[in-house]
Amino acid sequence: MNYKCLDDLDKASDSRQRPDTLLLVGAFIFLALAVLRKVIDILASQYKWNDFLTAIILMGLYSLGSSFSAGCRGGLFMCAINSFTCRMKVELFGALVKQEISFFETIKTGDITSRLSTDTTKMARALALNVNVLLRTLIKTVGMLSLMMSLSWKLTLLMLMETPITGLLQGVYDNYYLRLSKEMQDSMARANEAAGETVAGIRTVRSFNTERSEAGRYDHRLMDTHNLKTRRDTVRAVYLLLKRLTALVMQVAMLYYGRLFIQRGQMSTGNLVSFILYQSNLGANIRTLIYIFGDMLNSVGAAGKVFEYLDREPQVSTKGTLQPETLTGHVHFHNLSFSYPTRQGRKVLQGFSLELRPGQLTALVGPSGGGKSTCVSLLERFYQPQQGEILLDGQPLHSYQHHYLHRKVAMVGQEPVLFSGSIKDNIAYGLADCSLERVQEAARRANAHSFISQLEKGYDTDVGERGGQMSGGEKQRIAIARALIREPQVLILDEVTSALDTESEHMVQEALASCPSQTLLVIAHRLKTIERADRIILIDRGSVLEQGTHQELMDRKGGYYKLRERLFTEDDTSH
Ligand SMILES: Nc1ncnc2c1ncn2[C@@H]1O[C@H](COP(=O)(O)OP(=O)(O)OP(=O)(O)O)[C@@H](O)[C@H]1O
Repeated sequence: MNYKCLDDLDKASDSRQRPDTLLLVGAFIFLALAVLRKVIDILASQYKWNDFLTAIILMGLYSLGSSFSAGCRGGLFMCAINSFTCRMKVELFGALVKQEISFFETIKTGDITSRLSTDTTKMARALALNVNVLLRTLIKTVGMLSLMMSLSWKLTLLMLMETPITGLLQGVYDNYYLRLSKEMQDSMARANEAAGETVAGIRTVRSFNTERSEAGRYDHRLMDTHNLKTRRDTVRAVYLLLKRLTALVMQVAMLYYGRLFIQRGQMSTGNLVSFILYQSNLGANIRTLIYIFGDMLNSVGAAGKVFEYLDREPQVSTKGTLQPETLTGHVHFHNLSFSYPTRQGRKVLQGFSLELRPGQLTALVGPSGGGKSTCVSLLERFYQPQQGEILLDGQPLHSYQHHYLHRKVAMVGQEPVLFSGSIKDNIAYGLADCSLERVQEAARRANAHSFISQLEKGYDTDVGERGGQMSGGEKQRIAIARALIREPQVLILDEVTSALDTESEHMVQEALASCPSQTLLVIAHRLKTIERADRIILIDRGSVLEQGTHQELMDRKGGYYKLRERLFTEDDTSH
């Protein structure tokens, strides 16, 4: 179902849910009650066949009309609930994917899926279904109350005494229920998270033979949820028992006083029977009203969490507007200081400055954990530096329009992620109306065309979930093609050649060299691959230690020279 359809459906159901239906239902109810009383009075006094027949026909008509309007109302409200739920999920998902990367590092996946699946449904139910029942019950209650007052105000007052007792009971129950519901939601999120994590990391689970312990972990978390549910259901059973008992006591009192009023001639038998029939209906209605109130209260928790995410403004703003027609791709990291939001106490970059020039290949090298990938993440605006700024063609990165920036600055990561779908869809990811020729051209440059052509379905081959049906090298070449097709001005390759054979690596490097005006930033562990770089930057502990060409750095015999020596010695011993 697309967005437009949802809107249309909403409008349609909105326009059909006018109070006319409810008024109609109310009118029919009163009609039935009036008829009912008439029937009883007829039977109790003198029996007239014609009067009886009229009453029965009226009742039949009422039943028919009320069933019809109840069906229509129920159907329309269900439609409204479904479309509302769907729209909430889409809106919430849209708000979630807008958030900055560190948001996803702090919020657990199970929590997000639980918000998307359970809370949105609860919220929609609360709004649409409860509003439906609330309106219907309210109209019925007011109508019945006025009729009962006209029959006997004393009995009506007696009957209303039940309400505060039930209300008190409901209040205590609701408080407890609300607390348990929150605990249950969190517990369900934890269980979902355990299952999701295992499925996502099934290869690791299999190779470490931890299937049983993962199943045990899931079972353990489900048991927590189960225990909470049992506690909730027990409390609910006790609450229902107490509520029924209160209603029973009230009914006995009603019968006793009703009989007294008949004996004193203050009421007819028909009136009492009508009153009791109204009363049992009214009692149910009042209980429904109280229940709905409680249910709405419970949904407030779910709605609160949904709105919290819907209203959340991403901390890394995407409100830039700059979209210059030409961009040279000159990047300047200016005196950056940065700590990851999840580890605020630890500076990953400190007074970090670096320049990437158009038409040059710059390579970042250095020991693991030195901060190379962090530079790339900042250039991609995944995070915001606490101090300093990154300039692109002299303008701060945040002033560029979000889509423009990510079209001009493309990255291929260490572990490229593909999405389930065809190879073509993955290469043209995020580009509307992209021709097959363009896709093939990008694939050729990434040295992916030949292996794709050999596949039975070619570019229509499904890559599997997260690209699971492709090898590491194939995934990387598809990811390189996905970046190249955008013809970015700044291209970042984070350790991309690690899964490529020498032949593919050579061809990819040739392809990259064929864009002479592009700014190329490469992160490499295999130092051999970057010897031809225009500039090599050695980074350690968040600072630039050395920079220059391979020859300059070798001649200097500093950190780069030692790193190279060490890596080559390690390579030799491993062979
Ligand atoms: N998302 C994160 N949250 C918190 N700390 C992080 C995060 N990513 C990286 N770090 C930390 O920041 C430091 C720099 O990491 P970074 O990934 O930039 O290093 P690197 O030089 O690219 O390492 P490698 O060569 O192993 O990929 C490391 O100490 C790492 O533990």
